[in-house]
Amino acid sequence: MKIEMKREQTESCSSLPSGGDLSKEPLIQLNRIQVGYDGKQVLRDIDLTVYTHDFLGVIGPNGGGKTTLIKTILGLKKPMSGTVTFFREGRPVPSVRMGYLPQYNKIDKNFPISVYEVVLSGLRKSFWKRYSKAQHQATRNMLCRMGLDTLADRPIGSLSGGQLQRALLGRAIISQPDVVILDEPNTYIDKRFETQLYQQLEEINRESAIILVSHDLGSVLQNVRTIACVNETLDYHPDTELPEGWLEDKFNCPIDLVGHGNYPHRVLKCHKHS
Ligand SMILES: Nc1ncnc2c1ncn2[C@@H]1O[C@H](COP(=O)(O)OP(=O)(O)OP(=O)(O)O)[C@@H](O)[C@H]1O
Repeated sequence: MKIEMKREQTESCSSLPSGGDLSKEPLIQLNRIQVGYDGKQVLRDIDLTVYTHDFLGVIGPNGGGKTTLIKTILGLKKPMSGTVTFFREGRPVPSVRMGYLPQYNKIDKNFPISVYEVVLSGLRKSFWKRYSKAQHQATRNMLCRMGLDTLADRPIGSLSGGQLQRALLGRAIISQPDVVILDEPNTYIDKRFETQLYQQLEEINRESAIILVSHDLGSVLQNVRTIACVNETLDYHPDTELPEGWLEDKFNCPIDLVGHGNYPHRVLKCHKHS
C-alpha cells in the first residue's frame, strides 16, 4: 500500500507542471555535506538536489537538523566539508537569488519598522544607498498583492500573525528570487489561514522553487512535490507517494493518518524519540 496525497489541481494552476513533471534542471546541489556546531556534527553525508520550480518539503523530528540544513543552503552556516553548488540554465554560478521567511520565534516583533519598510528591505539599495522609484513602486505592488496596502504604515508589532507572515513573505519574494525558503510558516497562523498560505505558495511556485520546512506533515504532503526527511542524515523522496512505513521509519515512531475538517492530517502517536 502507498500513502499518497496529491496537490489539488485547480483551474488557476493548470499551467503548473504536476509533481511527476518536475523540471530536472538543478538549481541547488548539496554534495557530501557535513555540518555542525562547535566541532559537533549535526548533519552528515547530505546529498540533495533542488530543481527549478521544485516544491521541496523538509520534514523530520525535532532537533534533526532541518534549520541547520536551511542555514547551510542560505550560506549562513559554513559546512565542515562538502559543497553547495548553484546552477543557472544548467551551468554552475556563484549564487542564485534566495528569499527567506524565518521562524516566527526568530522575529523581533518590537523592532520599530513599518510594514512598508519590511517589504522594501527585501530589495537591494542602489550604489547611492537609496531605493529607486521603481523599487518603491514594486513595494506598493507587493503590498497590494499581499493584501497589506491599507496597513503599509503600521509597525510590525501591531500586526496579527497572518499579517506579519504576509509582510515577511512579501519581503522574501519581492526580489523575484529563484528559490523561496520558508522555515515553519505555519507557526505564524492558525489552521483557518493555512489554505490561504498554500494558495499563495502555489502562485509563488510558478516563478520560484520553494523549500518548506514544516512539522505539519499533513499539509506538507498535500502541497509539496518532493520530500526530504532530515534526521542527522537526509532521506530524499522524489514525489509524495510514500511507501507504507517510510515516515514511521524516518521519524522512528508510529504515525497515524486522521481526517480533520477538509484536510487530512498525519499525527504522531504519543512516543519517545530514541
Ligand atoms: N547555534 C547552535 N549552537 C549549537 N548547537 C546548535 C545550534 N543550533 C542548533 N544546534 C543543535 O543542532 C541540532 C539541530 O538543530 P536544528 O535547529 O537544525 O534542528 P531542527 O530539525 O530544525 O529542530 P526543530 O524541529 O526543533 O526546529 C540540535 O541538536 C540543536 O541543539
